[in-house]
Amino acid sequence: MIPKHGQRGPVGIAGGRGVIMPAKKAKDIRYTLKRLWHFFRNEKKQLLIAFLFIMVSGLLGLLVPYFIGKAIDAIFPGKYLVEFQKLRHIMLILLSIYIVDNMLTFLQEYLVAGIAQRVVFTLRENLFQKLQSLPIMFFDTHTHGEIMSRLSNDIDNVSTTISQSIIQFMASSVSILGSLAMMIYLSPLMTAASMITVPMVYFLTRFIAKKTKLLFREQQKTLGRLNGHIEETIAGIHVVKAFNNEEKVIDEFKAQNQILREVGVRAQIWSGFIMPLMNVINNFGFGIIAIFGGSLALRGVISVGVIASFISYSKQFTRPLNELANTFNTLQSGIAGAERVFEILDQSEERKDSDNAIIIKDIKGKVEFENVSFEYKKDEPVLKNISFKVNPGTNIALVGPTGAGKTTIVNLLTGFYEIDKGDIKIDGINIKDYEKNSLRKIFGMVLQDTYLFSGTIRENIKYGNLGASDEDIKNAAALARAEDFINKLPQGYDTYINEGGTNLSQGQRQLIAISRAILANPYILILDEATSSVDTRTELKIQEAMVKLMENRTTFIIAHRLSTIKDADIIMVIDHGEIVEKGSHEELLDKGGHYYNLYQSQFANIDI
Ligand SMILES: Nc1ncnc2c1ncn2[C@@H]1O[C@H](COP(=O)(O)OP(=O)(O)OP(=O)(O)O)[C@@H](O)[C@H]1O
Repeated sequence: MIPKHGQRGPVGIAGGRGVIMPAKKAKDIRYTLKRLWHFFRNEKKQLLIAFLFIMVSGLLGLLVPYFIGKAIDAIFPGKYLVEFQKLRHIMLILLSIYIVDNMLTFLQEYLVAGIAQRVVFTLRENLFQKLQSLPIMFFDTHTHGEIMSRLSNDIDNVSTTISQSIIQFMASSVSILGSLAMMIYLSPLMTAASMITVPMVYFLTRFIAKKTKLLFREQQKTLGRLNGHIEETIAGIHVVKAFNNEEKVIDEFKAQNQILREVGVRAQIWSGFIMPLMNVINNFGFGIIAIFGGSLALRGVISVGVIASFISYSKQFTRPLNELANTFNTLQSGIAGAERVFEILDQSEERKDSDNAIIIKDIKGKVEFENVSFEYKKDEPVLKNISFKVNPGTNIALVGPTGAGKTTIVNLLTGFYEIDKGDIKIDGINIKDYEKNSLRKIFGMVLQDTYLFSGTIRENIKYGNLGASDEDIKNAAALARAEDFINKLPQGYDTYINEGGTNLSQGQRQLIAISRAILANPYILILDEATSSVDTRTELKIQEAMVKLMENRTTFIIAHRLSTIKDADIIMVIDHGEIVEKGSHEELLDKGGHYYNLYQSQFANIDI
């Protein structure tokens, strides 16, 4: 339910315009990990407790091979006799170790699951809040699916990585260091011999990690693109079907899905190499220990029990080493996710209010554009040096061919985008000097493609003024002539509207949007007249409601209906980003210029 461009409520004021760049250092793993660590700042105590549990559990694990060795020597003490008393004692110790170890394992997982969920909760919250503060330009340059992918898949990846990796890293470190100590204690000679495999593990892991890192990054990126395509197809499903373009979108989907499959397979194959290769190296290591240990035992330097303990320790040394190598893969995927999340967190936000920003309490509604120029893309000017003045309470109709720049004018006035050159003033004060939130509140908009959120009709109208009472909502709906159709619905104001208002007709959606604007009671009104036809009665209703709404308010109308245009106080004809004519209907007709031509081509045969 992300509010869309053009809605009241959390609309955006554009700040740092320009191309959206990835964070400068975002591709550096250490940098990403450091930033991720920042989200653990409130978890240090919990992490320490988890670490203590893991350490105790690791130490207990280290005792097991030692006692197993002792047990073997008790069965096989050289005299072919079993020392039952000693064996029973050792077994009891081992049983206690297993019980305590399992309890500790449960507690670790419980703690770490909590930590991971809290961290991801904060990350998700930061990301969503950040999205609200990003300029509209950001949403123009990223598909919704791509953004959703970062909020869902990427965050999920980070979550999985955190919950899996924390225990793994801590437990493995304890196990590696502890087993190494025990191996040295049991036999420094055999320890030295078994260390031959360590550099092999290290270089292999590095080599594979380099490969998988790139592949996981590519995988997340492709998934984002695929989600973008899915989102777009679902949002535009009516158009897809109406133009019989199912096959085209399926083909596009297949192409993206194919790329995702290929990248996914390559990432999995490379990460899958790790375990079998490690096994080969480990078995090679065990071979060395067996041969070397055997010859030492034959010479009576060590006992068979010591060899058994040593092999167990060596397993406890190499297993976590392998697991660490494997976790490194999960980590790569998590880091790729985190990088993409941070990329958004690093985007430049809308312009911040200055310290002495003016909070608007009451305004008259005078609007001035002074030499305003604007371009969405560099070197493609959309508005060129526009200047005009509108007195309070005036109705101004913007007319002109499609793509002329009419919507852009209102987008700049409401602060959706920041201007490149010139000044926009309201009541003689530059809009940049007003506090952003209070500036937004002075506008009310009724746009052609009204966006309604999933929720009841009541909630959708209330979006215009969250503090409004039920009675205010009903009064607004009555003024907007929306009451009749709402009352006819079985559940009236509690009727549930689908996302986008798809279960209402276009006229009904417009009437709700008008009710919303009436409830907001804005100082300045922006109306984008619907071009598509609704039935004549509804159109009349909408017309009446609009007139009611426009009374005594400065109103900008992107006008398409002749009646609106004729009744406007001023008509501004826009063409190629410039004001080419300005005046009343009669004045402009008399002039015989652009407006006259437009009138002749579009309205001359229409009777009002
Ligand atoms: N978000 C955007 N990014 C890049 N270019 C844009 C964007 N929005 C509009 N434009 C371009 O700016 C120009 C003016 O568009 P604008 O929407 O202001 O025209 P308009 O007069 O309102 O047209 P219409 O009557 O069809 O709504 C067009 O060439 C359009 O392609």
